[in-house]
Amino acid sequence: MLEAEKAVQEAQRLAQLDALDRVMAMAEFDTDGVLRQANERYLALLGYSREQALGLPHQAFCTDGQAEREEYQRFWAGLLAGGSHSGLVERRRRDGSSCWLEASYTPVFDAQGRVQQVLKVASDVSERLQHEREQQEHLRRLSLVADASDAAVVISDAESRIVYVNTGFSRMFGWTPPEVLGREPIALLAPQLPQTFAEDYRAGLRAGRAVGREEIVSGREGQRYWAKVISNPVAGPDGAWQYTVTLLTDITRAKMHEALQHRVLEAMARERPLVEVMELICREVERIAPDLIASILEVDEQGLLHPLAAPGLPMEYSSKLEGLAIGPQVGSCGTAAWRRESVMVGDMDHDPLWADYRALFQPQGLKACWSTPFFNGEGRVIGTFAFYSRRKHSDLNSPFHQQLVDACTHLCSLALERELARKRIRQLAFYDGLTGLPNRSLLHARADQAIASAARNEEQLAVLFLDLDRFKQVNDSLGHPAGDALLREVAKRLQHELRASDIAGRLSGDEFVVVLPQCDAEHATNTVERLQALLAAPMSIADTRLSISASVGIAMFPGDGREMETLLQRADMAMYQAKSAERGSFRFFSAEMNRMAQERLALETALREALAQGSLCLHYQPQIELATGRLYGVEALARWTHAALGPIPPTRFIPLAEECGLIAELGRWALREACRQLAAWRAQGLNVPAVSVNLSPTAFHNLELPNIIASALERHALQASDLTLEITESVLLDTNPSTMKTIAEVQAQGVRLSMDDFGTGYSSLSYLRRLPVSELKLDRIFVADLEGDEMARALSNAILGIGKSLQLTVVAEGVENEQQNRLLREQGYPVAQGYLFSKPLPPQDLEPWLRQHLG
Ligand SMILES: Nc1nc2c(ncn2[C@@H]2O[C@@H]3COP(=O)(O)O[C@H]4[C@@H](O)[C@H](n5cnc6c(=O)[nH]c(N)nc65)O[C@@H]4COP(=O)(O)O[C@H]3[C@H]2O)c(=O)[nH]1
Repeated sequence: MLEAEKAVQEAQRLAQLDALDRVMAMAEFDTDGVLRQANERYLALLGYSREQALGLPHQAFCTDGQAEREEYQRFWAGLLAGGSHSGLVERRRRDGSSCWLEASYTPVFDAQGRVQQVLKVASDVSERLQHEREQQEHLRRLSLVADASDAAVVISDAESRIVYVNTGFSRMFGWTPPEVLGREPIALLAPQLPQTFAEDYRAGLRAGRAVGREEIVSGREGQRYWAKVISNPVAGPDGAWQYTVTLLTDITRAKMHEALQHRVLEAMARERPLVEVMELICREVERIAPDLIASILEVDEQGLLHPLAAPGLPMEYSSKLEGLAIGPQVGSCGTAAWRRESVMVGDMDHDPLWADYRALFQPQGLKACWSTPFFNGEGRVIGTFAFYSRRKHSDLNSPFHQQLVDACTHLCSLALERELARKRIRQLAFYDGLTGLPNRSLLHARADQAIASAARNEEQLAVLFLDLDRFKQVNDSLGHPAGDALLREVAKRLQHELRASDIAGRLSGDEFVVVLPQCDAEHATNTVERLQALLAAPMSIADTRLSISASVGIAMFPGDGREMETLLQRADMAMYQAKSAERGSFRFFSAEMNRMAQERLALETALREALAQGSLCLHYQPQIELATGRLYGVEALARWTHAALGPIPPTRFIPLAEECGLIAELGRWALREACRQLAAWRAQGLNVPAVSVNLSPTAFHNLELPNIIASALERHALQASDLTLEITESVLLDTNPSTMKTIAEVQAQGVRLSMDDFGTGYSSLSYLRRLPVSELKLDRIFVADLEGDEMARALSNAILGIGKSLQLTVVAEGVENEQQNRLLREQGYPVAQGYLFSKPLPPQDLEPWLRQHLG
């Protein structure tokens, strides 16, 4: 290395030492601890001149008693043994004051490795320490205040790290101070809040403002509170933001009061419907506790559950609970209502209380449920309030939840009791206490509505006035309680028979009124007849079998009046006429209607007699195989000749038989008679291949029909294939559950089914898949138009196509002329019937025809 370079390096070293010399205090002690060297800074730090300091023992710089301590002895012994020491030391200045040094003591060795001297390098940290002490003191004083507070207090530093929590905090949230020191308060207590919230919060504090809000916070075990949170920034001595003191006060109760009670009571005050109020409660609860689903059920006097609200659960869940009876093992709610106390189920999958309802709650992912019953003023359980959770839970009944439940059950019982009271008031005001039917005022109100609607839609409406015959006698002979029981039974029977849109009411005593909307005179007659028959059925009152009759007056809207008052008055007058003519009868107010009704009644009686006396008969119309001209079968058609009125067409007496309940009997008669006739012809050597009998849908209600058919066939030694039953598409409208079953059984017997009037009813043909028919009858309206109407030809062709593709025989009805016959033949129709071949004829008249054609 060049001399010049060395000189430069030396100069640099000296410059560094010089710099060190200026910033650090440095001193050299010999092995006896005597100060041998010290720089200016050292001397200045301790307040000595060089002359005063050099030669002083190290102990001279120690504070009182320091040098005598064992610790000090160890310190020097360590240095002399060759160890170094660094750390914070307190030293005494010449004027007796103390100072704090960040110092390092390093032994310097001679060539033999012995400690020759101790080098000390130090800097003065008194000021910093003083500052820190002041801060500690500041914090201590803050915490003294905080500890005295009942509320939870959190002190965090400027980095938002917790530096202190008071005992109130531990009490409320369950954490001990060491568990939370260094954590961020917002992330710890309200982890649900977004990061941006914490940033905004801090921005407020940084600006020197107190920040406050109401928030849901949770503790160590997940317990939740609604807390009022107020944070105050506290500045240090330098004026900068140093701490944040946050005060958290539990306002759960007040908040629930505000959030729940306030809104719910307001809704109730505004007369919102019960279900809406209950849904509001549930939704508020779910807002307060977002991981819960609330549900409210009503428990009626019979102990049956009725869902009122559970907006967080699918409809089908609630609807499946409808009508469920409470009991010792009916989920959480049914059991809570049964036990009259809260039921907490933390694991619905395994709890025996839910064993029977797994299929119900599992698809919803529900895991825990806590249900609490609520009561009315008399102590009856009127409902349950429940929380569901999609997590297994053992603490759904924490104090927070308990407070929620307390608030909710209170509100629920208030709302429900109010509703029940209102219902009772309505019931008393508008319903007859004895029968439960609408009283005069409600009857009038509803009737007015029905009349207004009838007027709008230009429909008719009937008002029936019913008065029980000899009611007074029942009352007098059996006593009033028996009379009451009779009236109740009458009301029950009336309600049973009426449509949902009909209105029944009790005016007074034994007077009942029925309003039938959308009803013409014929429908009114039918209804009255049914009601009279129903009331006449024997009833058991006070251990006595009674049969009661009612006289009925009928007034029609709009013919007899346009207002309820008028209609009622006229129906009443008509009732008096009925009663004075014959008890148990009915009368219309209008003479014309009376005449028609009486005629109909007379016709009905005559038909009943004709059936009973066997004065109905069957005519037969041949059905021809078009390709060969051979007989395919005959259709039996009922005929009735009234002694005075002459022949009555089936289009009149068949519907009458339907209405007055004679149709089933008529069907049975036709079946037996047709079988008898077929067998008679065969016995005469007339080989008629088969007979078709028309049966109305009502005939299939009778589950005995297959047996009736079997016995008719057997009696005349016929095969099932000798018989065809003609049914109409209206059988599809029949809602009686037996109908389809009976049809299937009849078909299984081997009896053929034919679809009559095909093409005039449903536009959907899909029913052909459901009905096991083997024959279609093309309605005669298509045949009538065949010649002139291309569309009719296309339709008859299409119907034939349908029949062929389903392998059904298609029979064309109403063939009246050659041209129609030719067209049908050309289209490929296999069978036809109509006046062209023969009118329906009585058996004796058909026989020559048969002889001629069968030959
Ligand atoms: N214009 C015209 N008409 C023809 C011709 N060929 C036959 N007809 C008539 O067409 C009707 C065919 O019977 P439906 O469609 O079953 O219609 C029947 C059937 O639905 C019903 N009916 C008749 N007898 C009975 C029965 O014993 N029981 C049931 N439930 N209904 C029956 O009464 C309806 C009417 O019977 P009917 O008056 O006997 O009328 C019969 C028959 O006389 C023709 O070439 N031209």
